[in-house]
Amino acid sequence: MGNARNIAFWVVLLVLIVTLFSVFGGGQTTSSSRQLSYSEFMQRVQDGAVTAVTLDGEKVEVQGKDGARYSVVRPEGENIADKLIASKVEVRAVPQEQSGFMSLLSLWMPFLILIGIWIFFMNRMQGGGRGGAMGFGKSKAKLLTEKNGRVTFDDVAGIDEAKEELEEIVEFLRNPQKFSRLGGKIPKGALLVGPPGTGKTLLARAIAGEAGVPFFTISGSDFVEMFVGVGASRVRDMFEQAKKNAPCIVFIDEIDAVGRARGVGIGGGNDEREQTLNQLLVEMDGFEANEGVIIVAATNRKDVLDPALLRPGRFDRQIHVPNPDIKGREKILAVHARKVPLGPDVDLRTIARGTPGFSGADLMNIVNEAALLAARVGRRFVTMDDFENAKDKVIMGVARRSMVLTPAQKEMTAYHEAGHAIVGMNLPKCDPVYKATIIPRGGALGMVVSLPEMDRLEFHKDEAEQKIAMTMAGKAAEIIKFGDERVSNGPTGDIQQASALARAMVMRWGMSDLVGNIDYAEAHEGYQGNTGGFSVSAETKKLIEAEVKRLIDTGYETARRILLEKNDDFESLAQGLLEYETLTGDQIRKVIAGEALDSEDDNDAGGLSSLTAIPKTRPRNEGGMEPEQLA
Ligand SMILES: Nc1ncnc2c1ncn2[C@@H]1O[C@H](COP(=O)(O)OP(=O)(O)OP(=O)(O)O)[C@@H](O)[C@H]1O
Ligand SMILES: [Zn+2]
Repeated sequence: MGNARNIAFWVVLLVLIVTLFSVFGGGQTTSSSRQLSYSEFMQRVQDGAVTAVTLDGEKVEVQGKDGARYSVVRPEGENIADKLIASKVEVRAVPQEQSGFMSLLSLWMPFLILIGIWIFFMNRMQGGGRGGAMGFGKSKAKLLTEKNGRVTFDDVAGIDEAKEELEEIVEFLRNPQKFSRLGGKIPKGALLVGPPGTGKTLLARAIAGEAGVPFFTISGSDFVEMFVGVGASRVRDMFEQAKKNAPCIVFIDEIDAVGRARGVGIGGGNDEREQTLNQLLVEMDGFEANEGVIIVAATNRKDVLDPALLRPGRFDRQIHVPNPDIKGREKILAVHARKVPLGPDVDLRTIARGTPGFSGADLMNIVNEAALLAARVGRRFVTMDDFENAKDKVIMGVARRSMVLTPAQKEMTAYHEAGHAIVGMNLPKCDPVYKATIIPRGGALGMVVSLPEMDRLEFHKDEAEQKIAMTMAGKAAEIIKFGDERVSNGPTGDIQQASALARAMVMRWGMSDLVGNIDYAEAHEGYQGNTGGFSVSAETKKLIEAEVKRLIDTGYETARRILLEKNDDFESLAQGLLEYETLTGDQIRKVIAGEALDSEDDNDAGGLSSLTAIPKTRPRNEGGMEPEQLA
């Protein structure tokens, strides 16, 4: 029996009990006081021992002179009101319909409210807020959301290997019989692994679209509930529904929410989640591959998944969906630019070259933003400038022009950002500075963005060290210019970034000789929810801490040395930022060299001001292979 049916059963039972109570018990509810016979009562009325009487339908509530209260059952048809009035007894009559209604209502109100709350929660639980809200009482909820609108492999660009691997699943769904006759090993599940926004959902939809089968989606987090048993029953329901709709694709997004390794993690095991995961494993084993249901799941943390999920017969196909390379980016831009009229100066290859590390979702955002920018000025086509501005908006977030900084804050920010930029430009392994700005964006008062020249597939020790130096340069700059006492909390984010990088170097990448080539990150409590089952000795912890600190201190010293050596450049750039607010890499070089910025440069710098909407699609990954922004 489904869990929902269970709850419905209890609700019905409750309703029954309350009804019985009101029918049979209702008469007694007010008669806890004494009851008199009618003749006794009339005797008292005549004796003048009664002060007031309340007539409530058949019931007669009496208040005696001595303060006593009792009730009387009125004989049918007897008009006692007249008699009472004749005896000068005060009579209060309770209007009948209302009394019935009101008492019924008051009796029911708490239950109605309870049931209401119940239904509300059931809905939230079943629907998971994803539009699949279930009707209360229907045990077979609409758990899976069907996505309509055909997507095909043509809509997915730049991840050709992944598409090729999925071709087989499409083949199978198109013609299951033929496939098994030929003895093909039919996949049950495929796991798409890759960073956010790389088109995993899109790819899964395209499989369905290519094969012409329904596409259902659910998120891993929909299974994770605070109530024990709910998640497991949802898994059962999901498979039941999927089988009914076979052949079909079921897409489980963020499967790591439910599929984390069992028995480990923050605070030990989580019974409910483990129960849900067990159910998922059981169901995956339980259905036959030829039933025509393919489960496609997506994650960006394969490392935290329970190994049992990856065993043969479950998600045994794993398909890597990486961020696109330059060719892939160009193709993705082309896919999204299909619906956008492009100006003659637009060269998608150039945009692709300038967007290393961007995901498919970022690129889609750039095209959309560019189209919006063009529309805003009433142009019929999108120009290269629109793309440039859209890119800035996607990288840097929205300019918060309305935020007013005091001149002192502005100055502090200018020197801080100048520090990042100068140090970055003087360290050979740092990515080229793309832009520096002191216009507040997102949560930051200013920002320096650097972009790698080419796609970066790996990350070296010297690069990491120099990046730490560039990151710490903001603080070094504040101290050099304004003194240790005046340093602000501006470097908070910088310190976080530098620490994360230094920790990764020491604990994961084996870049500290003293700590050695050992992965301690896995043992680090809470790291990706996996404790790895071993603990780190106190000495090693000390050593790790010391090494992390050494890396950051060294970086800071490097930054400080460079800023003191290049103090003139540092000053000129800070002043330049105060004057122009936003400078591109080229403009920064000009400002430092004391050259004037021409009018085109001015426009370019000002172009950022036209940005307003909010893009936030850039979760960064640890490798630091993305455009770097330093606040
Ligand atoms: N390879 C691609 N080709 C074309 N468009 C893409 C591609 N990758 C991403 N996009 C665009 O970005 C949007 C978001 O991508 P999608 O939701 O599929 O990413 P995802 O990998 O599932 O992300 P997440 O892990 O955050 O759920 C898509 O709707 C699509 O428009
Ligand atoms: Zn900073």
